[in-house]
Amino acid sequence: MKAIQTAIPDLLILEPKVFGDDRGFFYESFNRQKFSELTGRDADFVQDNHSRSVKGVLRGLHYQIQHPQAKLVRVVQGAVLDVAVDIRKSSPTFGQHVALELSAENKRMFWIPEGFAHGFVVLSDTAEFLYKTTDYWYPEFERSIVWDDPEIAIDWQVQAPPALSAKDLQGKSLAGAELFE
Ligand SMILES: Cc1cn([C@H]2C[C@H](O)[C@@H](COP(=O)(O)OP(=O)(O)O[C@H]3O[C@@H](C)C(=O)[C@@H](O)[C@H]3O)O2)c(=O)[nH]c1=O
Repeated sequence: MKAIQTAIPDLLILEPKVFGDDRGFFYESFNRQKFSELTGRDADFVQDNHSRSVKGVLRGLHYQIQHPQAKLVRVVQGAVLDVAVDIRKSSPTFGQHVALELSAENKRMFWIPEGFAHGFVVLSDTAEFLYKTTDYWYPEFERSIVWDDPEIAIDWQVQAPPALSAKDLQGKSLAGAELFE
């Protein structure tokens, strides 16, 4: 496993070492010791999530205002554009984001600590998205920032308008959202 820096220092791309042979492949998708060496965090993950979505679905941009979750995300089928937005008001990179493709093919993982809003759009016909979180889901503390906020200005790399949940259609602008200090 190796870590690749991004434009926002706390956001890391993790690239596993993949062992291919004539049977297929093998890789360690999580190793607590290596994860800690690469990220500086002894993350205590408490929940694993798995979602499947069809092309053009956009989930996000989500965060929890209390019980913030750090997330280790990846794709095991298909491809998505994954995005994390820095919503820590005191951060020098406040309002900035990192977007990258995660796919079953590139096997990249994205480490998103607390203090970021997270979302993705599906680029392939379908995509299966897996992620570990450091805190539980608290629906009462869940918040959504609107995907197309011009202040954040994410290039989602999709032509047609994405399909959103009813909750995400009600997302707030960054300026109107409850944020982290
Ligand atoms: C997030 C979550 C949802 N659910 C349920 C609630 C609901 O009935 C159904 C679908 O929930 P949602 O519409 O919120 O799912 P979704 O839009 O996929 O929400 C997720 O989006 C990505 C981008 C994230 O970063 C995640 O943290 C999470 O917010 O699953 C749980 O039971 N546990 C959970 O942890």
